[in-house]
Amino acid sequence: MRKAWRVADVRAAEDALMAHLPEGTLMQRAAAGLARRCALILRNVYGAHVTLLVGAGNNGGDALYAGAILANRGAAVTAILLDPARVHEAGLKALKDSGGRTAEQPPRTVDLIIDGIVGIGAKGGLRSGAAAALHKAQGRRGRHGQRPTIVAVDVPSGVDVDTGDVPGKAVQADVTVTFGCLKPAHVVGPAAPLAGEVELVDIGLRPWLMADPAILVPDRKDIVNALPKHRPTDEKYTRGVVGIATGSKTYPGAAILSTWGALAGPTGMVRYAGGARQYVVQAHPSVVATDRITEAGRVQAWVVGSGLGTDEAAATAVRTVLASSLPVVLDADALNLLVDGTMADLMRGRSAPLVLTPHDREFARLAGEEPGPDRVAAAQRLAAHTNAVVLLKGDRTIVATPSGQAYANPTGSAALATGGTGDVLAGLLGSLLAGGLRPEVAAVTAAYLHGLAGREAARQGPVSASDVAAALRPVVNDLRPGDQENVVTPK
Ligand SMILES: NC(=O)C1=CN([C@@H]2O[C@H](COP(=O)(O)OP(=O)(O)OC[C@H]3O[C@@H](n4cnc5c(N)ncnc54)[C@H](OP(=O)(O)O)[C@@H]3O)[C@@H](O)[C@H]2O)[C@@H](O)CC1
Ligand SMILES: [K+]
Repeated sequence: MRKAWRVADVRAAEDALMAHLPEGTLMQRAAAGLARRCALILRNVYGAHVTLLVGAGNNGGDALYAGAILANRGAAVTAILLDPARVHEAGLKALKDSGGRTAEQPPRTVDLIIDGIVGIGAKGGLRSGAAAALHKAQGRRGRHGQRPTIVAVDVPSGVDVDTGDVPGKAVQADVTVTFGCLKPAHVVGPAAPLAGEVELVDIGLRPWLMADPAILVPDRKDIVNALPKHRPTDEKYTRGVVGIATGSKTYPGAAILSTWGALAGPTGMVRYAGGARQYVVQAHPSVVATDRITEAGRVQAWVVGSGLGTDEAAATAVRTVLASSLPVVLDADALNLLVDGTMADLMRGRSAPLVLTPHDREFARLAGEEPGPDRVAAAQRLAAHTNAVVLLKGDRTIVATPSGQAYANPTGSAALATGGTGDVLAGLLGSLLAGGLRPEVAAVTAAYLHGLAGREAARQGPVSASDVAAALRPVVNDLRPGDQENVVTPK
């Protein structure tokens, strides 16, 4: 897992590390890493035109020192000082000593913009002077007529570093070079896509980060490790049998999509219980279907939700699975049935895993308030309140546990912002739970795979939920360890 730390923890680590180092060492390490990445982007540093947007703090200092390194290699470096009375003096001297200059306006030619406006000291969106300078620099063109590349120092300026919120104007970076560790703004909220590609420069901070990370971010290896390995002795119940109670005669699509999602998982069998049984079997002949949950036969996890409606029969379905000792996913309509609080005791009293998968509107109904600017904290509050793992959908889906652990999914895709994709996700999540994964691991794994499937589907053009469901199976197979083979090595 990759890890992101909050600003207060970064500052504490920085203080502890700096006490052991000569003054300015950390900034030199940061600037060296920043300049290295800028040089890679420029390819030919000699003769390149670099504009620095320099704020009053150490973020501006990083930009000035990196500018000095690039100027020493022959770049024409111009610094726009946003607050000339409060500039990092040593950094400015280094730039000037290397042949860089200051100006009030960006020069005519700009190949690269280094955003050193503000870093972890940020408060609120970009201030007007900074926004105006950015706008002008962005309007320039590079030596070959191209749009300038924007490299953000530590974070794209204007974002809320601890929450990933974007409260006003902010920089949209192509690349963000960050130092010591990731911060929440790189991985959650609307800030995350503004960072572009994130490069983490090692400045020796990591051993000094004593606090627990605020957010964990799974990578491919984590997902490969999480997916159950099939053994030759497996049968359907060792692989996991999942029960799906979604959709209805009126909304058969939800049932088809969620069973499709479940079939793409590592499950040994999918059972369906509900009004859309005929449609489901037609679409997926391997699914064993009945009308009611109580008639479904043995399953090892339940998915209840979308397209079920909110009538008495739907409420009975939710009550039945909540009263069981099986892992349960509640999605869509099932979440709306929780709003009146009549099932709160059933929910909180469970010892088997429960995963809730709200989007923002469902979240607001459940929690009584919108997720707001701090989506991680909001998901953590709801998880603690409901004693459930909460998967809060979004461009960077968040998974929070009742004990306060938070994960951010890195594979988000705009392609998934389309009706029915949530049904696919819920089905997949159910099959992972039935396969025995811990609920937070199942939720993180499902979000990751679902995101990849969305991206894969989007390569073919506009995406529907069926495209995502169809893309899911090959995505899962690609990450799931293959069947064991008997290898005979010739003597
Ligand atoms: N930690 C580490 O390990 C290391 C940290 N390093 C670097 O130091 C950076 C932190 O530096 P920092 O503490 O000096 O704060 P910083 O981010 O420059 O901001 C303060 C200035 O910004 C201003 N300002 C505030 N909000 C604003 C807005 N919305 N729009 C515009 N301006 C705004 C604010 O103005 P004020 O509120 O005072 O009026 C003040 O002048 C860190 O991100 C990294 O780059 C590396 O060198 C080495 C390792
Ligand atoms: K910045």
